[in-house]
Amino acid sequence: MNNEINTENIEIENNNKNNNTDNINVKPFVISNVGMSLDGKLATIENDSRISGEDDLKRVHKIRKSVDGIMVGIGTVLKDDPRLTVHKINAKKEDNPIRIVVDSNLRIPLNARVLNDDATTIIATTENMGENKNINEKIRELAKKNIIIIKTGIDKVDLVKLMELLYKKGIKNILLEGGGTLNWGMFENNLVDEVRVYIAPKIFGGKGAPTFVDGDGFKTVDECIKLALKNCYKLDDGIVIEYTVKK
Ligand SMILES: NC(=O)C1=CN([C@@H]2O[C@H](COP(=O)(O)OP(=O)(O)OC[C@H]3O[C@@H](n4cnc5c(N)ncnc54)[C@H](O)[C@@H]3O)[C@@H](O)[C@H]2O)C=CC1
Ligand SMILES: Nc1nc(O)c(N)c(N[C@@H]2O[C@H](COP(=O)(O)O)[C@@H](O)[C@H]2O)n1
Repeated sequence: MNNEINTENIEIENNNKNNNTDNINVKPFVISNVGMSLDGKLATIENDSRISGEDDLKRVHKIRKSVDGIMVGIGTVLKDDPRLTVHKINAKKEDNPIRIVVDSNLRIPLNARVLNDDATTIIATTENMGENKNINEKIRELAKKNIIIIKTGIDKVDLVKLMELLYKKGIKNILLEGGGTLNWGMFENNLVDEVRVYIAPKIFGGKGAPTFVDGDGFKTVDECIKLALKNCYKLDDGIVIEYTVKK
């Protein structure tokens, strides 16, 4: 029996071969939003991320309804299994933004809720995505679910290129919903335009607990991302702060 899977007819956008430099620097407007504890954690050491109250979740879902795309890292999909749809306020299926999962090694489980048919889903992956023998089978299953797969970068998703490609696809604004690793990648590459945080009056502690922005971090204060305060107000039992990123 021939177990080889023919993936030739499945269209994967490979942008590593595309050297077209048109539209460079034209990218979606990116809003980074999180709910965090006062000590900056997105979840506890045991991954309990129930931080926002009902009103804050409604605030987030209003943003979801207003944007073209919503983006998370695969770490968040594996830990939270989010739907990434508008479901805390009144909404129709057409109100759901396009879901974008940044997943360098195509680790996404085929039963992930983000792959359901409530909205279009794009998976951003890499040239060297997953080396395991079942990868072609997975691509075929994803294609059956009409999932759009985009390759940018060799080992790690090239976020700068990804933003340009998404813009070209008509995604003019994106809600970035974490987690800490992807947030770092986006801030490191200066791809975030606005920050909105809900801060709960709670302290989680824990060196290993995910924070708003993880990754390597900037070495000096001179290099770091600078913000300008736009708005702040009380919500639930916490506070919402909105900033513009200084460019
Ligand atoms: N309280 C909140 O508002 C939120 C909390 N969370 C929490 O955050 C945690 C998940 O965060 P993380 O584990 O850090 O995962 P993550 O969601 O940030 O995903 C990280 C993954 O993204 C992929 N990636 C591909 N290319 C990348 C690039 N160029 N730069 C950065 N990442 C790239 C990598 O495979 C990496 O492992 C969970 O505990 C979740 O509950 C997540 C979102 C919101
Ligand atoms: N804003 C905010 N506050 C919290 O307390 C959170 N835990 C999160 N998490 C984000 O929301 C996703 C869940 O989405 P669905 O309700 O399943 O659509 C989760 O994965 C995080 O991205 N956000």
